[in-house]
Amino acid sequence: MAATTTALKSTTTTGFQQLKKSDAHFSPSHRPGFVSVRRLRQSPMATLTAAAPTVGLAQTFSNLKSQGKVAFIPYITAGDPDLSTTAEALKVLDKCGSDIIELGVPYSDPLADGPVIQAAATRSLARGTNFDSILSMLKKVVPEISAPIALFTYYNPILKRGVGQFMSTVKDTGIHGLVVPDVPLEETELLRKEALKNNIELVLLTTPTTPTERMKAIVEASEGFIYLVSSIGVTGARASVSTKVQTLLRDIKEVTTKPVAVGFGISSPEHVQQVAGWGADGVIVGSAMVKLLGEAKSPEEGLLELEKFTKSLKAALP
Ligand SMILES: O=P(O)(O)OC[C@@H](O)[C@@H](O)c1c[nH]c2ccccc12
Repeated sequence: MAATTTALKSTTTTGFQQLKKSDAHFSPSHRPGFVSVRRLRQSPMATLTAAAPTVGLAQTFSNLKSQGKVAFIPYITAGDPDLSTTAEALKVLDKCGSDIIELGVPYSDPLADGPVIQAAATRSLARGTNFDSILSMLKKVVPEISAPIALFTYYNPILKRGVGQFMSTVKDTGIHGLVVPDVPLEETELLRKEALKNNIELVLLTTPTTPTERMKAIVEASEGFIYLVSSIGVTGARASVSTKVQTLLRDIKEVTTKPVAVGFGISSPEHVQQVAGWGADGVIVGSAMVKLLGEAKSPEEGLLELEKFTKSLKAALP
């Protein structure tokens, strides 16, 4: 409890303040009808054969909506416990029916993350994971999975590489979406422009304390989907999901028809069922996934646990 209180307290000053600020960034207005290019794989006979088509984030949500389904969106940290296990985990998550996969780029100062994801980032960085090694892993794996990937990165790694260079590199890897939790709305002009140029959907976050006018600006500009942070504080499994999410979803859906996915704290089939019942278009589960992978006795055991857990959550969704 003390840890949670501290986390909540720290979130009202630094951590959450940052996250709150980042709930203000926005990207160009949604591009209706954007459908990403089908992924075609060159076969040895030099004839193009269509691999499993991967469509973008917004298109995925509209396909699910037409079937009355809610998106299941897991998050894992790249390189924890190692990149080859991450590659296998992406395939497991895809095989178990994940609709979109969030892949986190480990960072030394993950201020919006709780202890589980912080520890995962530390382990991954200690193994020498870096942006280039993640990209080369993705180049091999992305053609084998049908769920679109949304890359999760703090702002600093983007600045280090240069926004334009970052965006084109990410797009060449077959990534569809991007979430940058710590960049404030006012500083996203270039991010939005480059994302648009590379057909990358820049997902923005809104939180329980985002003022209505600011929420509207975020909702208007977010692409792919809107990330509704369920509770103040940092990421981490919680015993229950705040019932405030119900009204937050209603408020957002009063001003937009764009899909809204809810994250933070969701870690059981009951949570998944509850959030879907409140009208979420997607549910995001991170820390509980990361814990299974990073804290298992072996990568094989972690992958097995991940498969079982993912199936149990997916089964709880319409
Ligand atoms: O870990 P949780 O409580 O299940 O929440 C999802 C979260 O992990 C994922 O979406 C995420 C990972 N790092 C973040 C930083 C900010 C916002 C969200 C995230």
